[in-house]
Order: sequence, then C-alpha cells, then structure tokens
Amino acid sequence: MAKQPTRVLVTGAAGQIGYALVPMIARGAMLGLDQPVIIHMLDIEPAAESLKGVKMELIDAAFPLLKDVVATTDVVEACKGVNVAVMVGGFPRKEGMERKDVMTKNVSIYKAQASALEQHAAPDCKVLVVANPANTNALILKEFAPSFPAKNITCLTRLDHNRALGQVSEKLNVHVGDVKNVTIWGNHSSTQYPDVNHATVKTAAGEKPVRELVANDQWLNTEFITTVQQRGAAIIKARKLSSALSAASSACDHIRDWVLGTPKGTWVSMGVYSDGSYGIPAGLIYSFPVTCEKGEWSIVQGLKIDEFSKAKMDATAKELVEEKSLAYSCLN
Ligand SMILES: NC(=O)c1ccc[n+]([C@@H]2O[C@H](COP(=O)([O-])OP(=O)(O)OC[C@H]3O[C@@H](n4cnc5c(N)ncnc54)[C@H](O)[C@@H]3O)[C@@H](O)[C@H]2O)c1
Ligand SMILES: O=C(O)C[C@H](O)C(=O)O
Repeated sequence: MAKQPTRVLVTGAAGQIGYALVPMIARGAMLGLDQPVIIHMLDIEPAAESLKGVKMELIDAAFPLLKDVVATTDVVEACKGVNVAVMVGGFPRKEGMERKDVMTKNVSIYKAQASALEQHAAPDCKVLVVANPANTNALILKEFAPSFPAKNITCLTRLDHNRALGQVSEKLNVHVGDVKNVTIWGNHSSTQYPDVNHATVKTAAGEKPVRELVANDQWLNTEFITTVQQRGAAIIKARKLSSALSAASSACDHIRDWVLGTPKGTWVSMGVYSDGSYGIPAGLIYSFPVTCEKGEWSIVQGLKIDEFSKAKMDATAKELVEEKSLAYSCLN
C-alpha cells in the first residue's frame, strides 16, 4: 500500500537555504525514496512573490514524490498538521559578524512561531532549527512551546559534523564515507568543540582510530579544530553569502537519521536538550553525539573525556548559558 504523505514545513523557504532544500526534500533525500511528501513553505510578506516562484518551480520539476505544495505567509496555515518542521526563517550573518549578532532579530521570530507550531503542528512533529543562533533559537522555541515534547526540538550541528568528517578525509586522503564518529560538542558557533578522540576510519586492515592515522596531535588539537569552528565564516568570506547547499544537505541528513535511524555502530551530532550528560547543564540545547532508532535520539553515553576535551566542552556550554540570558534580554 502506498505510504501516506508526510507534511514537511520549511520556513524561510524563499531564501537561499530554502531554495536548495525544498528540491532535496521533494526528491526523497530527507525522508526516503518511497516516502511521498507535502511541502509547506513559509516566508514573510516582502518575499511572497519570490515564494510563489519557488512553488512554480517545484511544480515544474514534476517530482514523483511531491503530492502538494502549500506556499504561504500565514504562519498558522504553514504549521497546520506538519509532521516535520525545518526552521530556516531568519536573518543570516554577514562578513565580520558573529552568530550572536543576529540574535535580536531572530530570537523574537522563534518566540512568535513557537505557539503556532505548538497549536497547529502534529503533536509528534519533529522540529529542526537551522537559523542562527541555532541552539538558542531552538531553546526559545522549546521554552515558548511548553506542551511540545522537548525531545522533538533540535538544532542543526550536522553541518559542523560533516565539515569535521570532510577535514579528516582531506587530511588522510580517504573517502569521507569511510570516516565516522567525530563529535561536535556544544554551540553551533566558533566555540563548538569538534572532537576526533573516538573517530575511526575504515581501512583494509579494519577500523583504525583517526588519531593514530593522522599521527599529528598538534594539527588535530589546533588547526583542525579552528578550521571546523571557522568554516561558516570562511564560506561567508568566499561567497559573500552564508553556506546554503551544505546546510540544506546536512538538514536532510539530520532529519533522515532521526526518522529512519543511524547505521549500526555510527553516531552523528545533533543539537538536543541536555539531560545533564557529561556534566553539561540540563535544559540547554547542546550538540551531543547521538544515535537514533525508531524516531528517537539518545545521547551516546560513557565516552572517555580527557581534560583538554572537558575544558572545551565546558567553554561552549558557558557561551550557551550567556546566549540564553542575552536572548531573554532581547525578548523583554
Ligand atoms: N545551523 C547551521 O548550520 C546554519 C548553516 C547555514 C545558515 N544558517 C542560518 O540559516 C538562516 C537562513 O540562512 P539563508 O542563507 O537561507 O538566509 P536568507 O536570508 O537567504 O533566507 C532567510 C529567509 O527567511 C525569511 N524570513 C525572515 N523572517 C522570517 C519569518 N519571521 N518567518 C519566515 N521566514 C522568514 C527571509 O525572508 C528569507 O527568505 C540564517 O540564520 C543562517 O545564519 C544556519
Ligand atoms: O556561519 C554562519 O553564520 C552560517 C552558518 O551557521 C554556517 O555555519 O555556515
């Protein structure tokens, strides 16, 4: 029997990530090649014409899995019955700005959209916040949609995770698909901690630790970390626009693994609410290593954390605590 379509909301759909993301969803990259979808696209009034154009292109592309398209500037209509919500709407940072510089504008959007999602989305809707500051926007969404299960509100750090895999694969000249179990801890910002201490590479002789193969702790503890932390800024500098295709692709990876499960023996990084694991303050939306099964994520437990890592994990948690109070001061 044919599957029922899944309703997927993309906010900020007329923007550059939205434009890259909606065809990926319609082609099955997010929910699988046998899963029909109805895409709901939300943007604001000044972008209404452009949103109409995106809808026209979705129709013109004649995607077999795409059963319908809702394009609207009405947040209630956009949220009605959605099973997955990818929250991209907001303002990107420009060259020279830190992600928290877009805080004032963006957190108020997330406060306003929290109640629409709470009241009109499907009760088990899975939410992924992409817009920056991603962790803090997700936290605001969680706090202003109190009846929504906290487990269902996440933010995107999969792009950072994929960037870390990419850097290791370039360094070792191995295929990125053979590298696994890097971890992004903390904030989707320049304080994030990309950690390779448990990462491995598939070789002809079996799985080998990344540290052993790279054999250059100096590089792993300095340049590797800053390259991943600063990759968003490097892309803004090069394109004069923030990352879009890699952000859209990583958003598909995030939802796909959450819904369909992570491969056995592999974890991914997701910004999820902290339950206090690894000494991270409970209630923050913090990026952890997670595995997913049957539509639920779980934080990977029991990883050995050395002093170097612990200091970096705590520093990024501290920034999130500060961002939280800054966000609340913007909302008052
Ligand atoms: N977490 C990540 O890994 C990651 C990666 C890349 C970009 N981002 C962030 O994603 C966001 C979007 O980036 P972009 O390059 O697509 O920006 P963009 O400016 O091209 O698009 C954003 C869209 O959001 C719309 N928008 C603004 N307010 C809205 C509202 N209240 N409701 C609905 N839509 C609204 C705008 O009209 C615009 O069409 C930015 O905040 C950016 O910093 C996050
Ligand atoms: O860095 C940015 O502001 C954009 C995005 O968050 C990214 O990481 O590419």
